[in-house]
Amino acid sequence: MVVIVSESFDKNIVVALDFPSENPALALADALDPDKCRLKVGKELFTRCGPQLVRNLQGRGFDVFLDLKFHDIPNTTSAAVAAAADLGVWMVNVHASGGERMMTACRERLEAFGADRPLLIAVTVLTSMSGADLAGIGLSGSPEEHVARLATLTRNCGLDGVVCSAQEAPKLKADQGEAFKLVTPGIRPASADRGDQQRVMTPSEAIRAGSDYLVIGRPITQAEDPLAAMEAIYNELATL
Ligand SMILES: O=C(O)c1cc(=O)[nH]c(=O)n1[C@@H]1O[C@H](COP(=O)(O)O)[C@@H](O)[C@H]1O
Repeated sequence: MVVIVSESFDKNIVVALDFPSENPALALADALDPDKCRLKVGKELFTRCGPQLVRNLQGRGFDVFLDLKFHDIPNTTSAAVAAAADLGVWMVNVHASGGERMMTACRERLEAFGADRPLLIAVTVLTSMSGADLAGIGLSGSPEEHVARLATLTRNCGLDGVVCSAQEAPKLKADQGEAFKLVTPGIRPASADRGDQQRVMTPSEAIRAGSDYLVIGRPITQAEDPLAAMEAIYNELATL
């Protein structure tokens, strides 16, 4: 199955700005084109730089995925998601394992923001986790089974999609439908180090599998030449 979300795959790439300070994050953003990618701000950069950094990126024309993976009681999580919406981010995420009432409270809280609300996405099983890691926290069954179950719960709560690995994308697209967004980290070009990621795919494999958004960090940010690394990814996707 080949899923074409946009005419080119440019806006399907979300660059994870996992940097320890504002300067390298803004330097990379300044070298990137907001018409060709989106940006993700995660726990490290947000904890160090706060909402102003998000505003700076938005001011440069970028859609920002605020990846803080909220996981708390429904009242706290829904308030946090509303704060993200006030910041005008494009996408925000929570952990699906926070459960039905938590996810539903988040979705309901965002209704007040109308069409301008961020996409609300739930993390299923972290792409750094294998079956052995799940067993270590007392969960039997494969990552695929847990991802499928949590994706169904997420869709039943009315969220826009899930974070999963691209390995699970074909089953999820078949089970949950085309409109349910699949956001996939654990993307590794063939020559890149896996690092701590367990469930990985190359960029072209991920698009073929049905991923809507490829979240890519270290293969770009830690490359000797990040722009050349981006270009190589665009070139790989152009062969599809
Ligand atoms: O929600 C996420 O973005 C996320 C979920 C997940 O299951 N796995 C995962 O790697 N991520 C994030 O995606 C990015 C992947 O970065 P790299 O492994 O460096 O490409 C990191 O910023 C992670 O925090």
